[in-house]
Amino acid sequence: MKPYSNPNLQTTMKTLQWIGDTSGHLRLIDQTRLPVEETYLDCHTVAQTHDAIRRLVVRGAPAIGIAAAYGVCVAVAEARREQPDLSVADARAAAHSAIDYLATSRPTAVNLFWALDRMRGIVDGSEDDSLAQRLLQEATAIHEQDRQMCAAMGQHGAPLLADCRNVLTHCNAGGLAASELGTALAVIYAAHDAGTPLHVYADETRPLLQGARLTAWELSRAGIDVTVLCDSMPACLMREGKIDAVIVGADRVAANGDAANKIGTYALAIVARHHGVPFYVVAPSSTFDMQLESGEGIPIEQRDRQEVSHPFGKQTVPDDAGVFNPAFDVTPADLITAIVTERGIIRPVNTANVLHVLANFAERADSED
Ligand SMILES: CSC[C@@H](O)[C@@H](O)C(=O)COP(=O)(O)O
Repeated sequence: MKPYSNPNLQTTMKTLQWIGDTSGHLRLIDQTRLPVEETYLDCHTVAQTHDAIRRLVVRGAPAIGIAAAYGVCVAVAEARREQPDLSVADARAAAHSAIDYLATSRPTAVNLFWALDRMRGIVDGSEDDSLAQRLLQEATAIHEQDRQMCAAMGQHGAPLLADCRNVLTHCNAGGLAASELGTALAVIYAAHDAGTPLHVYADETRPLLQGARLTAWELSRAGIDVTVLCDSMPACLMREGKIDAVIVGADRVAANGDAANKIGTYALAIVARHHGVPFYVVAPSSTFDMQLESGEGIPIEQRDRQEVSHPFGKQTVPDDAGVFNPAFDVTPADLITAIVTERGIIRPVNTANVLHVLANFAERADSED
């Protein structure tokens, strides 16, 4: 993959790191503290890892999957610390129970379950004392494959933005949400690197402000012009003809292309359609749930009322008022102009084309072997 000319893009985003050998731990940039503080949280136990995912210390579909994979390694290291002569059977039991536990951390991003299934395959296939080593190898491979998928999505998607100057994104689908470059932001980085002078509008993304806090932080440090706007403002910008494309990530894409992403994405897609603005979703194959025919079956996480009633510790809603706080919504495939994957571009978005693009790559990979 062609290296980016901007060194910040590849070298400084330390979203997730494994520290040490099989007895080591997971280090996460603490996304709840950005952009004010750049601090790191070390997870030495599976409970800490579960809590980090649930509290959004680490968030974004691919990053959740990678964190969960490392979380299984954390669990085996933790069990060994507690019982130095841990048997193979006990190590396998600790890994299995960690997999089941981590699967309860967040329900929507399918990457979590995809990564945990891969880890389960390693546990089930390991009968000897190489288990910890093999689990760490698998988690590292998931991490590395995500890096490659992000880079490939960037390259596939960049031509879509070649004639754009102002693009709008929602939530954070960048290196903080994945291994390195991210999904939607990988396309922006690649287009920028190819010489497209992009200006990015970042929705603030209520209630937790992933756009204002994270996307604006990430793009600024990469040297890309970014303007933050409230979630209620894109319609007026589009009406004025100031947005050339909307580009977002996804947490789960059904077989027909319906895509769950951060709450507010669906409304954005409707406004984009109304104004004739192309609406792109960028998602790796690990975000596709081919078991689901349509987005109707996607489980939508409902989060705590406090996130809306007391944002960042300040009460803004009376105690007696109810609060509605779904973390995601589903954008129907017919509102999506194209889905960019690491395997190519799905356009128009329908079941046949999803299957074709995802399968095509497998055929190419097979014939290259
Ligand atoms: C590259 S990730 C795309 C999505 O995961 C992202 O847009 C999103 O909705 C993340 O939600 P979050 O609740 O912050 O985990």
